[in-house]
Amino acid sequence: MADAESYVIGVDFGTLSGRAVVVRVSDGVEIGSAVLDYPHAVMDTTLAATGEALPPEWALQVPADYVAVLQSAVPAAVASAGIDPSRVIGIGTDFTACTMVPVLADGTPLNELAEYAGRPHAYVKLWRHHAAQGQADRINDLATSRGESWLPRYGGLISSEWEFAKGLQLLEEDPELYNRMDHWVEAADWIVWQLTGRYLRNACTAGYKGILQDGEYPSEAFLGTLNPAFSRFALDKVAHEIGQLGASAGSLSAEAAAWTGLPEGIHVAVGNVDAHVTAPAAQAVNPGQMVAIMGTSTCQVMNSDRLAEVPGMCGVVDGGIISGLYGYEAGQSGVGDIFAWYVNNQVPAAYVEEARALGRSVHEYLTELIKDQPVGGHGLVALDWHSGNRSVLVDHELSGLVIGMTLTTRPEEIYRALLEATAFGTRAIVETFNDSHVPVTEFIVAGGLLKNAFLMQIYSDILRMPISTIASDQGPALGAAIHAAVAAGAYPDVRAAGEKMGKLNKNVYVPNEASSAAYDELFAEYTRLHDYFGRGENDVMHRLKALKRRAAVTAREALVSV
Ligand SMILES: Nc1ncnc2c1ncn2[C@@H]1O[C@H](COP(=O)(O)OP(=O)(O)O)[C@@H](O)[C@H]1O
Ligand SMILES: O=C(CO)[C@H](O)[C@H](O)COP(=O)(O)O
Repeated sequence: MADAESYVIGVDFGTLSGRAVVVRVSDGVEIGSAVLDYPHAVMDTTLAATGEALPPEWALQVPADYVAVLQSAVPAAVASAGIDPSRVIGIGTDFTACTMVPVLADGTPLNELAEYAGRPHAYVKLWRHHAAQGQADRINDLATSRGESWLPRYGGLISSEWEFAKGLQLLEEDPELYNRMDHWVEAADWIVWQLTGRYLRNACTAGYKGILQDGEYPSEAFLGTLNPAFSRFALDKVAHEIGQLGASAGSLSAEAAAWTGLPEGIHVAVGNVDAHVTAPAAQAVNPGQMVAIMGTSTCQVMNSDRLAEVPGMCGVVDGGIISGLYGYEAGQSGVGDIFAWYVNNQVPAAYVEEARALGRSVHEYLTELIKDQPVGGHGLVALDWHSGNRSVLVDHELSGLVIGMTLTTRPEEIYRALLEATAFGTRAIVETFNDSHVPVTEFIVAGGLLKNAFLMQIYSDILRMPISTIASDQGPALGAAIHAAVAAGAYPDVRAAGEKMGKLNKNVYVPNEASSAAYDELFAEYTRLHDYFGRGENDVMHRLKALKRRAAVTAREALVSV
């Protein structure tokens, strides 16, 4: 049967895998999908090429793994959709961020040069590479003392996860590689470069992660004061032509057409970030609609017609989510990652066996065991900082904490305390926006954690807000597909495409007043601990991380001397 429909492909490059989805342009129906787990996953303990131990807080990836997604997941998604590839009119991508690739002028990643394959700094620094906190602290101290005009646009603090802190770490720890690198490229743009053969820098990461505000990067004088060899970092390594969100970055090259099985010459959308593409996919692009993309981490994005300083936010960028509005971003560096750490490291074998026998995941089993306990019944409160704190403290030297454990505390109780802690972290962010006159009027959830209904109810109770949910399991990939449809000219802009192709279920979870009242008491305890450990009263977490780094150096030196 002849198929008159047009399709677009959205590819979501997540932390551990890349997912491709085939989407119908007329109404956003998802026709087929496929996933590839990155062969090298995340290298956060050892470098795969050498087996060398990596220092604490490192997180690297291999760029060839991203190309493997194009070669494998895209054709598999098209095959599963059963469509004729010639009906595909565009492809869009989204990526984790700030995830940085050091490359030569032609886009070759430094780790692909044989002489650098054993050098950790030649690899992709994943968003959750947190080893540049020292550099971030220096950027923040200097920017504060000089009164840099861009600092308030980042809530007063630049994160160690962003482009400048990571770039300065590269310079100071491996200057040879820094000098060899021609471009310091967001993976979001590198993948589009692989698809089109052309490097274009997307307006989203350039603004949020690359300190591009009102057309300017931090000055040579500022950067040179941080380190004289860093003065031309923005000009030489970062600055590049900017592409707007939803625009076409170019056409699919012959090489990429052969990888993907898609027609050569179709439109490729300008790169974008996993969180930001999801707002139109959830039909949530109006002022006050906060979208939380909850997966391994959580990223909160929201539009506003007001420009305001929100302490500890990740950033505000004019048109950073959708053109015509100020896009705000905040985030929590560890959410699903914390639950995964707990499940993988702290749960007794008997629980794992019981979950297996019941045909449940350990997450589901723990949730089932604890979901009927009254609020506060575990006597615990936790801090959700196992991967540091991105908002509102912007400090990756902070670490996790559970308080209230006794000899009768059960594993499922700690699991629940961790679920709750991430919701308290979200409430701290929402309250900061409200206090900064950028009110959060609606809360919408997308991402893999939607699958846990109990977790969603906890969020509704703790936030005291109804929770609406995206009606797609693949929110970011759908968002990337929406951008592809706009780039291909099927819709005039991202808002119009989102209205037709996005999907939202309104007010799926509503707060329970009795639970909310009990959670208010726990939130007061969370806030006390948050400020005590996070705002300088007790710097024990910083001291412990410093000790850990010293011990790692001692261990490496002992190894070398053997
Ligand atoms: N039932 C569950 N309850 C809570 N968390 C879960 C559950 N199942 C999986 N997770 C967590 O979900 C996370 C994966 O989310 P996902 O959105 O798929 O990933 P990503 O953020 O990389 O896109 C993992 O960190 C895992 O710990
Ligand atoms: O910082 C972000 C976007 O700016 C995201 O949190 C980061 O990209 C990781 O996303 P995920 O946890 O969904 O893999």
